[in-house]
Amino acid sequence: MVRMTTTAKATSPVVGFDQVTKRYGDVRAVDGLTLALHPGETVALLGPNGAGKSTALDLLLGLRPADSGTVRVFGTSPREAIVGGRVGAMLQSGGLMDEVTVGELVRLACALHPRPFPVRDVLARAGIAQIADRKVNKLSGGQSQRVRFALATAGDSDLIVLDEPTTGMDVSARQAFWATMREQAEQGRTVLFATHYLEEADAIADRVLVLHRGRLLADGTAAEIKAKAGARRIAFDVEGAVDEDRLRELPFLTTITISRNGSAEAPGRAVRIQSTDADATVHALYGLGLYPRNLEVAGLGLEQAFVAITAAEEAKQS
Ligand SMILES: Nc1ncnc2c1ncn2[C@@H]1O[C@H](COP(=O)(O)OP(=O)(O)OP(=O)(O)O)[C@@H](O)[C@H]1O
Repeated sequence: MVRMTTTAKATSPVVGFDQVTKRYGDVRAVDGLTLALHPGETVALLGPNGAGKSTALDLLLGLRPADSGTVRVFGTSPREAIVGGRVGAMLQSGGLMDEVTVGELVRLACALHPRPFPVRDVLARAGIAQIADRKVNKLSGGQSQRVRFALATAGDSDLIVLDEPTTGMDVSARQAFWATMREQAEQGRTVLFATHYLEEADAIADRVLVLHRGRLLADGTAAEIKAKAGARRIAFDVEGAVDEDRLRELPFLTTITISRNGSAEAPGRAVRIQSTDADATVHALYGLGLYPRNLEVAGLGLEQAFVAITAAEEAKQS
């Protein structure tokens, strides 16, 4: 595993997983997971489909028991932490009590929370004040997500857990959602969210956890994850005829795409490369006698880094 966050925090963890395993039959959905979340952190949980993200969140929320290992939330059991109102959660699925209105549901969530916020504020923050009288079963997908968000922020919880929170939200809902989450984090709350939108993780999270087959594959800031993926992007254009095979033989390539550009009279190629040693690749490129134009060398984006890290792990295991 790539472990990159080294700063020791004196405070006790908000969430502590110690060697936690959860199996479904032969599938180890969570496999010996150990991690700690600290107060005020905004943490993104990434992983390919089936990596164990939802299962890990279910264990954290006490919705399923672990087969082995311990899960502690604020130093107590998940159940105690939830009953004490310390955790607000927004899960992927889960019915919303069809026959009630949005307003009634939010009022109920506020009534059940030991430290509720005013119902009006909760509705406004989630952008659902205008649909407070609508029945929950008449909502669009994005509106249902907003209601789930309202339920997760009905009271003054210290930890907010979100499973793919912005799925189905339109662009403005998504922006409003993350602006609110930033406020929550600035007020000292810990926010943990699972997502497939890597640009959200990059923009929002100050720590990224990459899960793969129930194990923690990487743990660090988005910048650290990108750097640890160990590859860089090289992009350039070439004019005229190109020996594509020689380009493909450049050293340290992990991927290469060559596409046509230019015009019929002056054809050319746009070349995009991922390399584990960009300096050596570029050096060899000049050795081919080509004249690369618009040459750019850059680090990987979080999405490319994520793909590189998980693909490398798949290759190791197969
Ligand atoms: N109730 C269940 N019964 C049997 N297997 C399950 C159950 N829930 C999850 N699994 C399996 O456990 C593994 C982890 O699933 P999980 O839903 O935690 O992954 P995930 O990372 O949240 O995936 P996704 O990104 O697709 O939502 C998968 O192989 C899944 O098929």
